Amino acid sequence: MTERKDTIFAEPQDIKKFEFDQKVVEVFPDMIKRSVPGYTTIIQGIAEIAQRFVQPNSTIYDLGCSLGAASLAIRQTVDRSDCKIIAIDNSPAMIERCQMIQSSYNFAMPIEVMEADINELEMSSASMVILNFTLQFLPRGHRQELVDRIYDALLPGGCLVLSEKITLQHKALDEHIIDLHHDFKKQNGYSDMEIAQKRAALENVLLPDTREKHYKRFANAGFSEYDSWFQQYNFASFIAVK
Ligand SMILES: Nc1ncnc2c1ncn2[C@@H]1O[C@H](C[S@+](CC[C@H]([NH3+])C(=O)[O-])CC(=O)[O-])[C@@H](O)[C@H]1O
Ligand SMILES: O=C(O)C(=O)Cc1ccccc1
Repeated sequence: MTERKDTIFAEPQDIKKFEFDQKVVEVFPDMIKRSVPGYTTIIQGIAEIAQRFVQPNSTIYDLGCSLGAASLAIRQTVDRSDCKIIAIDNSPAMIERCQMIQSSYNFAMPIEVMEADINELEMSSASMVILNFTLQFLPRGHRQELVDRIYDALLPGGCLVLSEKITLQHKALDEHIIDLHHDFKKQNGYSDMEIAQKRAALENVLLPDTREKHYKRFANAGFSEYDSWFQQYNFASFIAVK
């Protein structure tokens, strides 16, 4: 499939809150690569982490899978038919496209693509759970409960990979880092207007936490081993092991 360029915020518009609708689905691969520093590296890293952490006869959960980039990378890398991936998203448009993409590949590892709310999903026998830039879209009050349920669903030695846009604790430094992210977007061809309009659309939709808050949630859930394995500007990925 040819990749369509993201021009969603290119023209001046009344700003509505950001949604994962059909318009976003059409440009999503381009949007995420031009907006999230390290996205491709993180996807590749998740596949490498899977090679190390996936256990026999276990399940891998990709929560907020969008088009299933992380799932696809794992299926490409981990050649096992005794495990399965469950990929979940609550956007019908994302799930329809994800289904189409995943079914066009024939790997040993089976995948179930489901439209569902990750807050209501029952999970068990998990060797790996992926939240790749998803937790940031949940109301803050729902986040601890989800991390608790992930901990409970993990097998001993299983891991959670959590990637997030983060806020830095020190305000002045946080502002510099946000500017560096905006410079990254400019270098990738977004105009100042596109950056400003998308920022307004994401207000109260994408709610970043600090690294310290994420670490507290891991600890509260019962994880004793966690750290970051990737960061570029205010985009970080963490691993927590049960
Ligand atoms: N409650 C929810 N239940 C299920 N899905 C949800 C929920 N809330 C939001 N989503 C879904 O979480 C996804 C976040 S994008 C993930 C990228 C992907 N992980 C990737 O590796 O390419 C990140 C981004 O675009 O910055 C969207 O598809 C939402 O529909
Ligand atoms: O574009 C941004 O500023 C982001 O923070 C990342 C992003 C990427 C794709 C959809 C929503 C947010």
